[in-house]
Amino acid sequence: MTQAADIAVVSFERFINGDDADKRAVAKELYEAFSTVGWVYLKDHGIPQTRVEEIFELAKRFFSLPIEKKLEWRLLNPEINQGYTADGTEGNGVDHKECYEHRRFANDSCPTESELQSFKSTIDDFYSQVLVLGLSVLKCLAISLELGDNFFDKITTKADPQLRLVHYPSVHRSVIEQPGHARIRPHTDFGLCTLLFQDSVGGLEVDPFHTGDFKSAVPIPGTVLINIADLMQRLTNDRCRSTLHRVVSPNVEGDILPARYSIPFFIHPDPEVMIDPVIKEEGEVKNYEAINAGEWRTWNTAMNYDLPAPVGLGKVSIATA
Ligand SMILES: O=C(O)CCC(=O)C(=O)O
Ligand SMILES: [Fe+2]
Repeated sequence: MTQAADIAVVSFERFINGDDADKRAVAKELYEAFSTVGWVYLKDHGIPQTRVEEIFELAKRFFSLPIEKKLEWRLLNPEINQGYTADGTEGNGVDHKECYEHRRFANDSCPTESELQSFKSTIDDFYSQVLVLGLSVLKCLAISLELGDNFFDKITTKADPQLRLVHYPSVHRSVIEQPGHARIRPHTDFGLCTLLFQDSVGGLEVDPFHTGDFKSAVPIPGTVLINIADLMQRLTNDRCRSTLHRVVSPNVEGDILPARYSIPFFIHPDPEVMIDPVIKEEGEVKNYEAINAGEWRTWNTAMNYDLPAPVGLGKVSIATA
């Protein structure tokens, strides 16, 4: 059995309701986690568990529709990056999952009320709640980095994160365990940070120090996992760490793996923002060149889906996914 990763559980209650000293104390705990393993379990985050369960039920209803129907909402354009992707579409057929991406402002490839009752209203509502939480987490991080409380507010005024419903279908173990295959292969996320809700099945693993030693990020009910992504690593000049993770077979007996559902929320800055490492110490050298956030997002999305990348863009970082 894979050992559990050493990921801190931090209560956000004192950040939401506390005074300045409380907020700074939570910020310190978050920074400690983000500057080491790059991950934290956040509890007391303000999103009721009933809402989380509701969105998982919604995901199950969506994915149980016939494939022909789901393909009517197919994701086609990396710049829009919204809609459905079938099993095998992302990651050259070696990832075994299907996804639906929801955005903040426009969701043309989304079931209507008559196609799937309460889908849009429920997902829009959940999206708003996770956005509020995500922006609070960024504020907390800004405090810990002494960037000024509103540092991230200024670069996320039009933030359009991606809420993803993920379904890893029930499958024979031998499919996932073929060389090079996984439910999702090792990668880093490429935005600022990701908030991840997972069900109780398990199988998510992280390699915090990039030694190939993956450890289990076990599901902890009532928490949301948060991980630093590539743009935050670049912006903080490697102070915060974007670390490799993957989803493999869960720790269960038997040949048939149970289905697993997860719901990541990928936060990106406004597209026109230049991400340039913040220098905090005299003589500190920038480890990265400045990049445009919008181009970075489009390019990385295109790479993930094997869609044609817009001309003139090229990856210039350590990111692997
Ligand atoms: O399903 C999970 O737990 C992780 C998903 C993930 O890493 C991703 O979609 O980037
Ligand atoms: Fe990820």
